[in-house]
Amino acid sequence: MSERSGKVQTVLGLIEPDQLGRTMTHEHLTMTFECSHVPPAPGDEGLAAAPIEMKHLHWLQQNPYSHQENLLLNQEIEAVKEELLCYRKAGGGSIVENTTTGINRNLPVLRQLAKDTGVHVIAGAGYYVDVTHSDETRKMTVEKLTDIIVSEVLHGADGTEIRCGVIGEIGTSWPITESEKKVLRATAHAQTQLGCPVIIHPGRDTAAPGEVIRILQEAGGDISKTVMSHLDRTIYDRQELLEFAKMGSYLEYDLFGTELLNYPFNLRVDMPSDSQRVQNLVFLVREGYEDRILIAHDIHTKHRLTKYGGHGYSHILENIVPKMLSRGITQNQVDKILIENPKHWLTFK
Ligand SMILES: CCC(=O)NCCS(=O)(=O)O
Repeated sequence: MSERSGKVQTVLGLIEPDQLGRTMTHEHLTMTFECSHVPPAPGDEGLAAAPIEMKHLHWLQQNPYSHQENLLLNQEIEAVKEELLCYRKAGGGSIVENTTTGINRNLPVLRQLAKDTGVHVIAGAGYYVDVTHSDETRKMTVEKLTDIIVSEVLHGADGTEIRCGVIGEIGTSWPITESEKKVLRATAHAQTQLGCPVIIHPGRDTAAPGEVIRILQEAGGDISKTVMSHLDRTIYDRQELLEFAKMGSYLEYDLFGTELLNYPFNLRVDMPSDSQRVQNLVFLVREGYEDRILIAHDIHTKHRLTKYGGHGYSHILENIVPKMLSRGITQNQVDKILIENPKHWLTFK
């Protein structure tokens, strides 16, 4: 049995699972998202280059990936610190910080934020999507990738002694690339060695989550300890959702606060509203999946911070929980989704 067994690993060290409290399982506190820049529509170049101002807020909310500066969340450490203090006041306890190699993980900043705010921060090991893989990463064998991921959990990442407490978000595209498949296999092998939680960013296709789970399963991964993120924009048909749910992973709705008419990464997608997300939670609870649901905001751009007129990290606690209760989800079920499920997922075997 390792020293991590039965514990949760934060950027400040091991804690007891009961110390976590209410937990957002998919957020970012510092990262860059230039890899996903979307060129502005013809005529919008001026807006895309303008400083972020109130009068442009609606445009920014509808075109968040077409504004280069908006993609630099790493410039907002002070604002994020203020938000985390508000999150604590709103009853939040912990945040899983999903930034992995490729989108500028910064572990010293995460540790400082945890120290300054008292919020438990759990950092992510591994690699984001293929477009961010370096040539060196692409050439690595599954064994080498496994060793790196294991080392990020056991010894620390990015040349620091700060240890990751989950593997992910592991990035996958659609179709899944060869380099991503190697990272998925390495993730499963590392999980087998460590008994740790895993979290996946699926490609933007209904078939993507199931395909990822099959690859992890074949490589020996523990699907019951794996989270499938971004279901909001990936599986919309209820029957397909139930088929996927049967595969046994955690089911994460993590884009709360995002209300976007045209989803630029897949224009066929109708991004749900928060009300529709809550309807999906009600559906899954009624179908018996209350032990598998996780929720979060996945803040990854500036405009979603309250400093820029966004909803911030406390939106779920302040606005979504009352809505869940008003739609028939019980307080006990809310506590499962925000406290018990994250706790079980994050505890090392
Ligand atoms: C790094 C943050 C991230 O990948 N968020 C998911 C965005 S989306 O794929 O759901 O648009």
